[in-house]
This record gives sequence, C-alpha cells and structure tokens, in this order.
Amino acid sequence: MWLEDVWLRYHRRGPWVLRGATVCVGPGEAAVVLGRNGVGKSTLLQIAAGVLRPSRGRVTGRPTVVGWVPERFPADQPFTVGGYLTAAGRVAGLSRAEADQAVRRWVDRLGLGPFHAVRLPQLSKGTAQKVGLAQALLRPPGLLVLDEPWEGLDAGARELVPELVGEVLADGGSVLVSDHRGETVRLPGAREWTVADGSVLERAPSGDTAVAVVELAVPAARVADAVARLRADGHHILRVRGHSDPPTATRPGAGPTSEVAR
Ligand SMILES: Nc1ncnc2c1ncn2[C@@H]1O[C@H](COP(=O)(O)OP(=O)(O)OP(=O)(O)O)[C@@H](O)[C@H]1O
Repeated sequence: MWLEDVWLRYHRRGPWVLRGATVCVGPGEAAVVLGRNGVGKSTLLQIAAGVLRPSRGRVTGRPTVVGWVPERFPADQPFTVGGYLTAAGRVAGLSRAEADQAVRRWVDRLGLGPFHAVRLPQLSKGTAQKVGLAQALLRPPGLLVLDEPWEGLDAGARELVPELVGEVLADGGSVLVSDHRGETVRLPGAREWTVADGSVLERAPSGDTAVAVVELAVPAARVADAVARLRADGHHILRVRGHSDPPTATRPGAGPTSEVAR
C-alpha cells in the first residue's frame, strides 16, 4: 500500500499537519510510526486506515479488509461487549454464524469472557482497549492499523500485541503501529517511520539494504513508460509530480519530476 504525496489539514484555513508524506508498506511488512506528541502520527494512521481522506495526494493499494484500532476505544456506546462485537463482525461482512464464531474466538483469546454481557461504558480503559483490538481482528485484516496499542493494556495483553501482529504478517497482511512509549523493540524487523514537520522519514537501514533517493526529470509524455521500466528493474517509485506541484527538491526542476528510490 502506498501513501503518495499525502497532505492533510483539518480545516480549510488550518495548518497543514502532513505536507507531502510518501511512504509504502508491503504485504507481510510492519511499520512503526514514531514522533513527538501532536506531530501527526494518528493523522497518518487514520489516512492509511481510510478513516480520514487526504486533503491532497492519494492512497493506493489499500487492502479490502482493514482493522483499525484507535488510541482510545469509543466506549460511550449503549451496547454489551458481546452485542457490540457481533454487530462489528456483521458490519465487517461476516455472516451471523461467522460473526458468532469469530466473537467467541476473540473473546476467549483476549480474556473478555467475564465481560461478555457488560455494557461498554462500564469497562475499564484496558478492557475497552481489548474490545477495540477484538473488533479489528474479527475478520482477518489485510491491513491492521494500531494507534498506540500498548496504551492502557495490562501486562498480559501487552505481550499479546506482538503475537497478534506476527499472525497478521504471517498471513500476508501489513501492519502499522504508532508508539511513543518505546515499545517498538517488541516488533523486531519493522520499518521505522518518523513524522516530523509534516513529512514522514523512513530510517535508512544500514549496510546492503541502505537506499538512496534519486530525483530525475523525464518528458511528460514518457512518464508512464519510465515508471514501468523503473518498476520492472526493481526500483521503488516514491512519487511522480508535475511542474506545478509544491517543490520538495533543493533545486527547482524544469519539468515533470519523479523521485525514485533503490
Ligand atoms: N479532529 C481534529 N481537528 C483539528 N485538529 C486536529 C484534529 N485531530 C488532530 N488535530 C491536530 O493535528 C495535529 C496532529 O495530531 P495527531 O493526533 O495526529 O498527532 P499525534 O502525533 O498522534 O499525537 P499524540 O502522540 O499526542 O497522539 C495536532 O496539532 C492536533 O492538535
């Protein structure tokens, strides 16, 4: 899945939270989103999950089934845990029987059995977070997006998060996780994206896997051909932009420009 030149502001004349963010995550890959408080991590995750639409730019290749776990589960709803999860399963496209089966599975796995008939507003924050996790996993997600998943969970459930992430990855799904507690170490091998000043920077791996970004200009009429050839050679196209788009290059380009990595 690609986020291509994504810009976002919450209000028409408000400040830009994201300004030309370009990142990708592939099947079986996880990325941890880092950055100081208020920098735009949740915003980026919500765009990836399809909860927010970018003001500019686009998201391509988003898997059909997305599991979205917000930082704070909205527990102010008049449902029991069981009723809520069954309805969530139906909304996710499961039949009644499939939803019942999935709810039983996740209620057991996350230790929610004693809370099955409890109403959501009566749950502790940690238990409500587990309901948030369960609803995102009822139907195996092609993309799982977790906003600060360790926040508020008890020690046992915290241990479970990397296990759940591993299972989604093993099934060929992608996972995005934000983290300001430094729990990232629990997801070895994950890409690291740092949000700062509206951009998203990927920490450059060292050694043979290090990548460089090369900007090049091609005639507009040959962009599609050039992109196809570069992709065929195994390069990652980070973005393609036209002459009138906001510049990010240090030197103004004379025509349509594309940035290519690796
Ligand atoms: N619904 C909204 N309306 C207006 N501004 C918003 C809204 N949501 C977030 N913002 C603003 O956008 C900026 C980025 O917020 P965001 O929640 O994405 O940051 P964050 O990095 O996830 O923060 P934290 O680490 O505190 O969760 C902040 O300045 C925030 O105040």
